[in-house]
Amino acid sequence: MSRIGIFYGSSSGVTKSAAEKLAELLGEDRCDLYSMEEDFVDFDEMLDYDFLLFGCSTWGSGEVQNDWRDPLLDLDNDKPDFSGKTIAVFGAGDYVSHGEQFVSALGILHDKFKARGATLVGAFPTEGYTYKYSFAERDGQFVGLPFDDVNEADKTAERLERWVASLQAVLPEAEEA
Ligand SMILES: Cc1cc2nc3c(=O)[nH]c(=O)nc-3n(C[C@H](O)[C@H](O)[C@H](O)COP(=O)(O)O)c2cc1C
Repeated sequence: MSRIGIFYGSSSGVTKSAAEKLAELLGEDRCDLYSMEEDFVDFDEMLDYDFLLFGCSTWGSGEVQNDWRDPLLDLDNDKPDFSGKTIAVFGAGDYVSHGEQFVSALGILHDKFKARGATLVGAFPTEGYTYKYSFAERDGQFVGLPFDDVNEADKTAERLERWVASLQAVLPEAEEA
């Protein structure tokens, strides 16, 4: 399927806004937005798509946003097959109050879906970010797109645009109108 499925979990709306902006940048006519709280039923919905964007903010101390918790437990138990699926992850954090686990949820999602056979794309440079530690940092890059609207909201729009530009090469071709 050439449509793009965007599934997000967001407690105060920051990752939700980013998900909506991503749909706008990618083309709303080819994106389907799902709130993990309101719309997610089971993994079959995700498996309808070959290309998926997963949004998840970080809470607790380096934990996934609440609406992703049970689905990730189900993922471990049910072991759905994500091979052939391409996934990119994005999410909000706070580098000032939580810089010791900055956007670590992205690393958790990345690892969980990679373990289910998905191809993870959308790594983003760490340049321009400040933090002490992030489980989302691998080999000097973030595994997906982080943003911090608590402390540097002015940078988010440009980061989203750069990320979408970097994804163009791996995106499915848009269907003819
Ligand atoms: C209790 C609490 C714990 C948090 N823990 C983290 C954390 O471990 N890492 C991080 O980067 N941000 C952390 N944050 C910051 C949130 O991720 C940030 O407020 C984000 O904008 C929330 O996005 P959302 O509205 O999409 O859920 C925490 C915030 C609160 C209030």
